[in-house]
Amino acid sequence: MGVTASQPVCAIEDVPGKGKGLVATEDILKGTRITSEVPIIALAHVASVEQLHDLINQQVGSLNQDQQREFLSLHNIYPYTNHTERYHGIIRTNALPIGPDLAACSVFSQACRVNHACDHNATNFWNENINRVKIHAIRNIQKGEEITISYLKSHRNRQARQEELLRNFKFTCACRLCSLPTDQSNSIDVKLDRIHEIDGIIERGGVPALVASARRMLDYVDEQVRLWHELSANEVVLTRARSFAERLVPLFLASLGEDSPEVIQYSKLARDPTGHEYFGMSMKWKTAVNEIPEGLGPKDFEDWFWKRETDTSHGQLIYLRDREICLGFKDLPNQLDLESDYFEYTDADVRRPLCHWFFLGEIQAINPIFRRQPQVRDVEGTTVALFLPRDHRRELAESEVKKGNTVAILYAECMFGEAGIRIQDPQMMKIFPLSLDRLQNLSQDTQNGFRICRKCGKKGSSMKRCGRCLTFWYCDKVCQTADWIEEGHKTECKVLRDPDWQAMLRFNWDRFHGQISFPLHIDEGS
Ligand SMILES: C[S@@+](CC[C@H](N)C(=O)[O-])C[C@H]1O[C@@H](n2cnc3c(N)ncnc32)[C@H](O)[C@@H]1O
Repeated sequence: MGVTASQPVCAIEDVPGKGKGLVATEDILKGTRITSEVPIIALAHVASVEQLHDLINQQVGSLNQDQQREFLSLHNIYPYTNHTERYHGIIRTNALPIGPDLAACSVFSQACRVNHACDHNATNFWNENINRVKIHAIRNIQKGEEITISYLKSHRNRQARQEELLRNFKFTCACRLCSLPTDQSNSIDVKLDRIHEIDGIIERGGVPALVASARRMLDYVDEQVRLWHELSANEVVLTRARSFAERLVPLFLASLGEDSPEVIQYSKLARDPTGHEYFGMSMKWKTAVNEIPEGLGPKDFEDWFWKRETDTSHGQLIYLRDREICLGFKDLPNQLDLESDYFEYTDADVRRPLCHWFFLGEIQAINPIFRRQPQVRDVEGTTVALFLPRDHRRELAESEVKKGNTVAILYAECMFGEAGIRIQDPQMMKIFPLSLDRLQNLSQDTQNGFRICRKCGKKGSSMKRCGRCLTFWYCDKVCQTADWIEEGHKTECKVLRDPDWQAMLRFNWDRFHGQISFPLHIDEGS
């Protein structure tokens, strides 16, 4: 991996329908550096077209005769009426991005002969350290096969790719991917679009989202990696801390070479992940080396690694205490936000959620005049006014809107300028007849699965389970009756049997396949 070809492994040849191209003159192994060259022309960003033309004339004028001949032989898809326009056209057709942030561009005699394919077998990278563009094989390439790179800014569905290529390079791609029958192409497009969509979510969220919603972000990356694997495209694997870096080094080595800044940086991080610029911003997933599970099979290790939930009967219940899903009032999106990680606007200007979240508030006070505008206390102790929907006010039983009960609101948003939440749709709301604390404890107690007496905490030889909720165990009838009457299992039992409560605990809140509402109908797979 990451080897440099000791002699040229390719040559510039005519390629039918594409002009010239770079063709393998022998079998090339994945990871081989095919070319590495310095620019013949390099242009920085300038303020005006006049300045650009001056710069182009100056650079072309300073080329020696061989270089000028080489430059003028390059492909040009733009019409021209004078030599400056001709030079500019050649540069627009051929230039590759360079510079630390790829803001400048350069022309290369060999790299600019490489044609595009959406299922390309090589990648081009600018190495700032050695001032060269390099092309690496990302698959094994057979002798006689054309070497191709991607000209696309992002890898999207077939129509979007074709439009971008036609607009910028004036050709219609007929690569293997673009030539697939419609049904096959469509199923690939769905995955490519999802990958692109996740890119957007991660980019918009930036570092704040990575810190605040690390779990959800990891899930997004996990989903992307799985999709890439399904597409059998380039393996782009990001992992946790050291292991993340360890997994990246061979990938960068294969595609960028051992002297690339990426290989140097990630080899260093693999040795010492604390060197990362964001190290320490969140300690939520701090894992000591000795906490890494041993003896797991490859599938189980990947599940642990990516924090995938595998057991849906346990494991989901933590979400009532999970601040990424069960948001406090201060973390709720604002109903006037035009851009948010939580919402997007459809083409028809309809606001729709991008992920799942909910708000929980225990009813503290009820206004005697506006009875159905209760005040609640959220998971962080903030007092918030609720505005229940008009028709729902009549439907809600008085016993429901009662001090001490807890309101769950799906996709809650805070009102502009008010410590309040307006519930537009009654199906987004559910009231549980328990306090917030008890609900949260219930989710944990249900999860622990221990066969100990719910009342006295002892372990008996012949334990009996509550025949209604089938959740808690008792050492005998005395304990069971005491718990029912004194400790309030009567109400708790009702909640435990409520299909909405059961669904809330079973539901995988991290995976978003569309908006949900009460009553919750949760598929086993969701
Ligand atoms: C940077 S040049 C590549 C080398 C060029 N074929 C030559 O003859 O020098 C880019 C141009 O090559 C052509 N080209 C690149 N990839 C192509 C493809 N997959 N199919 C058809 N033409 C392609 C297009 O005209 C594009 O504007």
